[in-house]
Amino acid sequence: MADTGGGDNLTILKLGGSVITDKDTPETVDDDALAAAVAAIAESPAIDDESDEANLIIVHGGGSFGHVHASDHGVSTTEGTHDPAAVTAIHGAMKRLNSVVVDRLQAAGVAAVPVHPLSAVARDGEAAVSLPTAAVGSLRAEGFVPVLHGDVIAHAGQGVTVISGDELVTGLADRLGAARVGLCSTVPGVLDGEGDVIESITDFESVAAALGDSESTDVSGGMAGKVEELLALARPARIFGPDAVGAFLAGDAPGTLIDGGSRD
Ligand SMILES: Nc1ncnc2c1ncn2[C@@H]1O[C@H](COP(=O)(O)OP(=O)(O)OP(=O)(O)O)[C@@H](O)[C@H]1O
Ligand SMILES: C=C(C)CCOP(=O)(O)O
Repeated sequence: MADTGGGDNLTILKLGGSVITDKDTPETVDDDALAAAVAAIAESPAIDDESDEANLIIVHGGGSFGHVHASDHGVSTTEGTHDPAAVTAIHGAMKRLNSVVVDRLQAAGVAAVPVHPLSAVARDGEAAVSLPTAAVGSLRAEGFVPVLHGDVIAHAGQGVTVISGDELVTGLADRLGAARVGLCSTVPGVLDGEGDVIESITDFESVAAALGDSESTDVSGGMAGKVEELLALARPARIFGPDAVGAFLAGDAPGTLIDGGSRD
């Protein structure tokens, strides 16, 4: 069954860093996993449609690139740094991963272009994110598929902190009115205490006991952070596994539905 959340035809897809990188080896791409995701994207209706406007925005996470450097420098979504070398180490790693993702997408015929959050996104003193969308919106209108990534961003009073790909997904979905929002992670969905995929989540408390951190180095909250972020989104979203990217982009409803119901 397909699910839609209003807005136009825009789909926002996050490729989890744990999916597209080898979590055990710093700065290593998981070539097979990335190739499978890229093939699913390249063959999807979101790419192969008749509109001049791109109907897809891709965001990817940090995996063994950003998280390893962020952890080394003690930086997270809440702990900041004023060390410029930490900024370039974390941001540089994310740019290297982003350029691999963009290159592979382009090689598969997707009009992917890089968008780096450090240059435009910021948190204020209350950690509220300002996320200008003019560049992403105009790139889309011109037929490009913007590819953003978790990054470090300016944070008033803290230097820089990490912004996760999940926060970028929800920020863009809110501001651009995405019809469909999907997070591809290493698991087939959010799992309950028995290891079964939970069909739908509408509040945090009822699943909190089953939610843990990532198994890999992670500075942005693992599955618990992901679910909290998506529950606050004013539209439904899905978490699913690497095998379901094609199905999600084709309009199916794989994995776990997260719907906090907070509509405007
Ligand atoms: N209840 C749960 N259901 C599913 N996964 C869970 C659960 N609790 C903890 N996890 C862990 O959370 C991980 C997903 O979070 P993670 O932050 O690694 O996601 P990601 O978005 O794929 O990666 P990245 O943060 O690098 O982008 C899963 O691989 C799993 O190890
Ligand atoms: C660690 C960095 C810089 C990016 C974090 O993004 P995420 O993997 O989506 O949580």
